[in-house]
Amino acid sequence: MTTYDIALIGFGGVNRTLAELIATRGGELRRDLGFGLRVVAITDLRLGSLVRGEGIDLEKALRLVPGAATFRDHGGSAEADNERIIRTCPADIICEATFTNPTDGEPAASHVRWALDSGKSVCTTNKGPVALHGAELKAMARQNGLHFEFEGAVMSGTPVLRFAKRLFPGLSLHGFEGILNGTSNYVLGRMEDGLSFDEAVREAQQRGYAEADPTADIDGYDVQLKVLILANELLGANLTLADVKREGISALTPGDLRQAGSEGRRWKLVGSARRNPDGTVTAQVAPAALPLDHGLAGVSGANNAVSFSTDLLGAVTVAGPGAGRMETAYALLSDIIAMHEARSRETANA
Ligand SMILES: NC(=O)c1ccc[n+]([C@@H]2O[C@H](COP(=O)([O-])OP(=O)(O)OC[C@H]3O[C@@H](n4cnc5c(N)ncnc54)[C@H](O)[C@@H]3O)[C@@H](O)[C@H]2O)c1
Ligand SMILES: N[C@@H](CCO)C(=O)O
Repeated sequence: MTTYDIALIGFGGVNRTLAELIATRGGELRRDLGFGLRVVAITDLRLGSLVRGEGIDLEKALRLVPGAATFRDHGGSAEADNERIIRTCPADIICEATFTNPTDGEPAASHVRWALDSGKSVCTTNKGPVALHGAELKAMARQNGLHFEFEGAVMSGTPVLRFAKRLFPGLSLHGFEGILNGTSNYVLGRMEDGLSFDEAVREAQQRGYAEADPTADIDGYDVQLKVLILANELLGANLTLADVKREGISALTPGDLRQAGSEGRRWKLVGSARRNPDGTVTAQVAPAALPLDHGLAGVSGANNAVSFSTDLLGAVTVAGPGAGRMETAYALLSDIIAMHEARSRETANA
């Protein structure tokens, strides 16, 4: 049976949860999926790095508390040393889950380049490299006969990208609108319940929904990246960050939310894009007070939903979890499953 050796770049909420899944459910996964997973390298800014060709003891690695210990105490190094480890470790697949940088996608984009340049496929939940360097990185993967998968970059474990790519050939897609950030949606809901803005953000952080800097969620930068990914991947647009107008929810007050409630409306942060008659695509992120019978008004908590406007089917809506450690770790697993399926098809056709 095939075993994929993987390297975890960034050992925070998402990659730790993937490691937990492999440690606790590796046997079941092997039986159900027809392949095994072995973690041979881990790097993290706060923990340093560890490489073990025979496989890392994940239970031991998961017990390390950032700030209190590093991999140096366990035969590794206190430095992340990403370039050397990504290029030289014996992994088949790199799972990139470091901080999203909404401005230039670095250093994660370099992590992806180093992997693809050294013969390793990549799956990532990091929106930066996909939104800001997606075309380059997909081409690099293709040229090198490797995979670059990023289902978790939009709507975490809810497979919106694969779903849309399978559904839309044969249809014309006019555009989409959606709730694409779990944190801001959770915060708006908790403010409606009476929590202060700061309390609601703290809860979203504790639940593992928020970015390392939650202003990325609140001020719409996170949705800006996701709109860019959806527009470029699904509408065939060639947009850059500056093409997606952005406004977040930080100006909304509890009074605004109460007022909307009394008018039968609910404030939501909506990301959207539409194809214009001349073929160009217009995209934006902005708060909107939606009437309660609007399809997106009932999306609650950290859930997300995106409604695609199509010619033959009308509106097609995909809804599900939009954030969370397990939900996003599952997205990485789904990427590895997609790579395995592609590899099995290639072998069958050879
Ligand atoms: N948590 C979610 O719900 C969710 C959902 C979808 C996508 N994402 C994305 O997945 C990624 C990881 O999310 P998370 O919740 O695990 O974040 P996190 O903050 O819990 O973990 C990130 C980890 O990466 C490490 N790191 C940062 N820069 C690094 C570098 N240059 N080299 C090595 N390590 C580095 C940090 O020390 C931290 O441990 C982010 O890009 C996030 O935007 C998260
Ligand atoms: N911080 C993001 C994680 C998912 O990309 C959110 O809250 O939606």
